[in-house]
Amino acid sequence: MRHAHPVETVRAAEAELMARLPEGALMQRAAAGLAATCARLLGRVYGSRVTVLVGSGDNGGDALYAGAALARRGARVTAVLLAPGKAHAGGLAALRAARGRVTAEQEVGLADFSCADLVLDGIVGIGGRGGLRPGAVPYAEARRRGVVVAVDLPSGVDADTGEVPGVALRADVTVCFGTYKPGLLIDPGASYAGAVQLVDIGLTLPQPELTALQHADVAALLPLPGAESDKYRRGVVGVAAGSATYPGAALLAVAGALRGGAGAVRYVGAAAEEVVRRFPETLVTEGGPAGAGRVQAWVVGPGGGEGARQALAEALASDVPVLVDADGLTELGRIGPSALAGRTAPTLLTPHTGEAARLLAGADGGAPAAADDLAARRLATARRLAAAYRATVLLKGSTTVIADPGGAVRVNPTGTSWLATAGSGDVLAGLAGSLLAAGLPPLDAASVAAYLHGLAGREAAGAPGAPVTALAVAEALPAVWRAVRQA
Ligand SMILES: NC(=O)C1=CN([C@@H]2O[C@H](COP(=O)(O)OP(=O)(O)OC[C@H]3O[C@@H](n4cnc5c(N)ncnc54)[C@H](O)[C@@H]3O)[C@@H](O)[C@H]2O)[C@@H](O)CC1
Ligand SMILES: [K+]
Repeated sequence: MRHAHPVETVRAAEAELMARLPEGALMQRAAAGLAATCARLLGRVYGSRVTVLVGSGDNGGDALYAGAALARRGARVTAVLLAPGKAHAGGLAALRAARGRVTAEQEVGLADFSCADLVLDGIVGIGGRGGLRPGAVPYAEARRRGVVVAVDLPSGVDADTGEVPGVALRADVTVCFGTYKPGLLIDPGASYAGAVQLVDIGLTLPQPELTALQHADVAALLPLPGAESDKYRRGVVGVAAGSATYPGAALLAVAGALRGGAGAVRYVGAAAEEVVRRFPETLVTEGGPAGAGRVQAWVVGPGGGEGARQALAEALASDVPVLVDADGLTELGRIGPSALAGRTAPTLLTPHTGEAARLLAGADGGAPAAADDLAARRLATARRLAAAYRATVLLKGSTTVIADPGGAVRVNPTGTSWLATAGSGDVLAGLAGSLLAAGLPPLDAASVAAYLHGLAGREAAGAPGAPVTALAVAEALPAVWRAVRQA
């Protein structure tokens, strides 16, 4: 599992460790790890051209010491000081002692930047506020031929949120110290980080609030049938989806649910005939959730059309976990958090940013926020919704973020932009509902579903990638289950 900690926690852990170590030892550890990665990326260090962009803080110090280490191995290193007079004194002395070049002239710096084999971005790290300052912006816009390595964090990305409030410097690789920062895992920041490598500098950190699953974590959470299992013990997931207007949503939600690990899928709604024709293994009932047989979780809302309001009310009145998606979310936004007040079992909401805007308006009153603004602040948005509705929230998007009302957050590392296709959310809803019915708590059900769905999207798109259909994503799910279990 990848762990991320906010800046405040990192600073406290650094202070605690620094108090026990000789002065500067921590920075030396960070710089040594950074230099080792740069050497690997360069392949041949001797004779290579390295440009170090240096800001006014310790982030620049790390970069300067790493530059000095590369210079000692024969690299031709130039440090470009963006805040001359404020660059880390020890790092600067080390670089000069290693015969590195130093300049504060932008013209020279930009020329060097463009022809370097490797650029170290030490402009700003966890102490950064706002986007790049004007003197640094030309580097973000300049042509480059070499690899850009961000020190701890791409400069201009907010460490705690992944927000990019102005211009940021795009990296190919980010070498981060001690722990991941949330901004390295959440878009838009994550998209500036490239491949992220963690250097252990010996920090003692508390349990993280923010995590990202990896194959082994997902494999450990997948519900597997035992020798004693029957379909009821494995869980029955109820799907109240689709309508006369949108029968396809019913098929796609059922397709996802059938591949999610529950023992059976019970469909209720107007598309029963189509569902049985396509998936004869489905149990179907006319009417709504209230009149259906016992299930261990409900999925309500995909393509629900006119029937969504009634189906939502009936599902929410049950004592089993309920996943609310699509039209169900629109109805929920109309009522607001009071609709969930009497629930005794967990609720999982799976909005995209447009639906999130409506849900927030339902909670706070007032006009919905612009979906683009919410996408740029996805961590804050998911957390706000989870707190307002006292429900687990899976906020879909370029990085899917899952927030529990208790504060825990998971960030989904899989996915592909090919998944932005009609019906893909219906498959995800069915899949996550199936995992809920199989007994996973909502944070696990949502994050495992997002993970598998993302992998299935990649599998269906293939390499180098081609458009996918939502049904193809559902059909790829068994293959990605196997891949995750084999890893
Ligand atoms: N504290 C420690 O023991 C360690 C710190 N490390 C490094 O130190 C970094 C944190 O160092 P600092 O606290 O000095 O902070 P930074 O170096 O991240 O930046 C702070 C400085 O940048 C300026 N600044 C803020 N926003 C800016 C912006 N948008 N554009 C340009 N300048 C801006 C501030 O005025 C301040 O002078 C970490 O990211 C990491 O790279 C590592 O060496 C590991 C050990
Ligand atoms: K940086």
